[in-house]
Amino acid sequence: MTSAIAAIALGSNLGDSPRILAAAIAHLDATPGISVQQTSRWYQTAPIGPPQPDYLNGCALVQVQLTPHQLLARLLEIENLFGRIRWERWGPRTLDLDLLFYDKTIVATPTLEVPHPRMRERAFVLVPLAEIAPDWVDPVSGEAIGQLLQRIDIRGVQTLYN
Ligand SMILES: Nc1ncnc2c1ncn2[C@@H]1O[C@H](COP(=O)(O)OP(=O)(O)OP(=O)(O)O)[C@@H](O)[C@H]1O
Ligand SMILES: Nc1nc2c(c(=O)[nH]1)N=C(CO)CN2
Repeated sequence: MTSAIAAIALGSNLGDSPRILAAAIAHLDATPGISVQQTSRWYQTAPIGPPQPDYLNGCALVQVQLTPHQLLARLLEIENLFGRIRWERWGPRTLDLDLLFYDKTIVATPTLEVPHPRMRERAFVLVPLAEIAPDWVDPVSGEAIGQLLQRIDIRGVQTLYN
């Protein structure tokens, strides 16, 4: 299979979040068919959804020799390694891994949608993603990440680590 570039969003607001995000990156990179190319800084972000602790969020670019569904399956496996339990939609979690984009591919199936359908309005996704892929053009809206970022309110997203 030829390779593709994918972007992944990472989030954690339960447990030792800095350690959990670093370990998630290591697990991704150790996966056959996944090579981590770049990671953003980590950001402390105000929670969207029900009241819950602040999140630590960031993004990574990975080169993959996996299909989008294979990559999603690996993301779910890594989430489960950190004991993620789904209590409620948009509720707190030890580790959340979302597939944001996969080259310019559009996927619309019941179990996987790429680009991630809610990434365009999420400052906690677009701020770190703009650090590592500002010129990537969203195949759905036709807009670059840097342009999408200008439309949204980024208060509540603070750089934590350099
Ligand atoms: N691009 C994607 N990345 C990750 N999961 C996806 C994607 N598209 C669809 N899904 C599905 O969503 C499920 C995960 O839902 P989850 O409980 O993580 O939602 P959430 O993180 O609470 O909300 P959100 O999807 O808005 O971030 C996965 O099991 C997967 O089948
Ligand atoms: N700031 C922030 N808020 C969230 C996040 C997240 O990663 N960061 N993830 C959620 C689950 O989808 C719900 N709310």
